[in-house]
Amino acid sequence: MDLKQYVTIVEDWPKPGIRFKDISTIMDNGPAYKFAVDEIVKYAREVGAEIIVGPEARGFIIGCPVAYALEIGFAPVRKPGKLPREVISADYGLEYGTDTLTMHKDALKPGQKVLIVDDLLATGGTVGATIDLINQLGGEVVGAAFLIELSYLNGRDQLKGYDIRTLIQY
Ligand SMILES: O=P(O)(O)OC[C@H]1O[C@H](OP(=O)(O)OP(=O)(O)O)[C@H](O)[C@@H]1O
Ligand SMILES: Nc1ncnc2[nH]cnc12
Repeated sequence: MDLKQYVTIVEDWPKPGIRFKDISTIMDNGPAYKFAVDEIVKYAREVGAEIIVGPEARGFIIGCPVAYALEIGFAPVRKPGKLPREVISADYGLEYGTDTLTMHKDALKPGQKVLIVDDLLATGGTVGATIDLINQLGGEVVGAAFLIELSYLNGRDQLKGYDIRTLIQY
C-alpha cells in the first residue's frame, strides 16, 4: 500500500514556513491505519521489542495499537505535569519550539528491550530526549519506528548507532 497518499500536507501550520504532515487522514482510513500499524508490528518482532515507548500525543496513536497487537506493554512519554507519580525528565528541541519530556521513574525494567514508536521524525529532538529517558531508566533501545521521516531535517543524526524504520519519507 502507498501510505504517502493518505498523508495530508497543511501549508504554513502551526507557523509560516512549516509544511505540517497531518496523519489524521491515515488514521480515519481503516485499511491504511491497520497497514501502518502492522508494518511496525513486524519491525517490533524483528528487533525483539519487549515494551513500546511512545511520546504524546501522536506517538500514542501508533505505539498503543502496536503494543496491543504484540501483547506487550506501552510506557508513555509525556510533557511535564501530566504523570501522577515520580518522574525523570529530559529537555528537547522541536522543529517549532522547545520543551521537556518525562517518564515515570518505574516505567521500565533494567535491561528491558525497548522499541520507540512515534508518528514522525523531524529534527530528532523528541526521539533524542526519549532515548535519554530510556537510558536513565536502564532500558535497552532496540529500535525506533516512525510513520514519517522528514529527511531534510536530518533527525537521523540524533540516532547514530540505533536501528531505525520509517514508512514514509519526505
Ligand atoms: O523530531 P522532532 O523535531 O522532535 O519532531 C517530531 C515530534 O513532533 C511532533 O510532536 P509534538 O511535540 O508536536 O506533539 P504532539 O504529538 O502532541 O502533537 C511529532 O508527533 C513528534 O513527536
Ligand atoms: N512538519 C511536521 N508535520 C507534522 N508534525 C511535525 N512535528 C514536527 N514537525 C512536523
